[in-house]
Amino acid sequence: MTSLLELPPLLELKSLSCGYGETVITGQLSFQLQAGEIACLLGPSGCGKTTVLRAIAGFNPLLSGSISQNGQVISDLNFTLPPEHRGIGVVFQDYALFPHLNVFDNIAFGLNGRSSTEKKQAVQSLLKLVELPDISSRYPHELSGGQQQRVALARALAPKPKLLLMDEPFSNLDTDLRRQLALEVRSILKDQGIAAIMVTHDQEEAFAISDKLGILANAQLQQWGTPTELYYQPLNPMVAGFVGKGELFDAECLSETTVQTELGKIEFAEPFGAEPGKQLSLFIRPVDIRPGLEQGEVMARVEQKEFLGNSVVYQLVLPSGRQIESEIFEPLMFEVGSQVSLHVAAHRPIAFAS
Ligand SMILES: Nc1ncnc2c1ncn2[C@@H]1O[C@H](COP(=O)(O)OP(=O)(O)OP(=O)(O)O)[C@@H](O)[C@H]1O
Repeated sequence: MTSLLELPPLLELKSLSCGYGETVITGQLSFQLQAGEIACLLGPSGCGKTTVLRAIAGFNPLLSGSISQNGQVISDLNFTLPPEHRGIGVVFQDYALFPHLNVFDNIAFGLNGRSSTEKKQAVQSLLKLVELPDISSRYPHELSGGQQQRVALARALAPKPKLLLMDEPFSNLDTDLRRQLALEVRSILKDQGIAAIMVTHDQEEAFAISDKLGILANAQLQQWGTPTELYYQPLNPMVAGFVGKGELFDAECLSETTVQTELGKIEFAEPFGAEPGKQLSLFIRPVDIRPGLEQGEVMARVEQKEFLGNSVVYQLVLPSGRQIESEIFEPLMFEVGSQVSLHVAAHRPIAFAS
């Protein structure tokens, strides 16, 4: 008997390079997506996220490598299965609803071959799913951005794809609505057992929606893993910086658990395999730097403070003149111009060879 673990992944990219003409945009990309899994590709503008998505959808040819679906190659150098035979749904940034069709006809567009009763039932249940039951006769220009996005999602889900590709689907919406829709879309996809890859610039949105996250930068997939793996065990400073704010600090190992930095001595809870004398770069996040009122090994001057409601962000100047940021989530108030000590919360170090 074949166990589930032996099934091939829903989607597998092997050493994929894609681009335009001779120009390579991304090289040697490899990752797997299992059925029902939701992934995000995150990276700076122009790094090739859309290009990869288009290659998966079958709109762009490959320069090398392969894409397989359930163990069958659907794209390689010699073969491209046409997009309409891949069973992959696509949602674009600009929703791409047909302006001359009402909501019903937009959603029913992909349901060719069904009877009108079946179409009616399918559209009604999709509109219910995206929580817009009463708008089937409206036209796209009569809908808000959030409503248009839900209709675009319903249209992409209508043919029951096993995989949905979403290219910055929420980028035209304001921050609150974006987060809310990202969570709603996640729950719809999970309920329906549909896997998805979403392209975004927005790290918070990526964390909210994804089981797996890929960081694309400098034409390479820098890391592929769960959001927690990328946040706590980034493979390089670029990944660390992409999944949350932070800065690199030179550090000298004093023992297996202690390092000396410009912020003072930091004692980590667990040994992290560094030998005394070794030089490292530590990535430290503003949320891990805590100012205090008592005298400390290193004192910093409060240059600026910004009250953000949930947190307070301080700009602090170190004795070297370097400016760093500290973010705390308690109503602790330090005055601009005052001297504060520094405490680094040191659960686990994010350390790179320097
Ligand atoms: N049709 C095309 N022909 C030639 N070059 C293209 C084409 N489309 C995109 N490019 C180039 O490929 C690179 C990657 O573009 P792509 O749209 O994939 O990036 P992206 O990461 O999705 O960017 P953004 O986040 O800004 O949407 C860019 O340098 C872009 O100028």
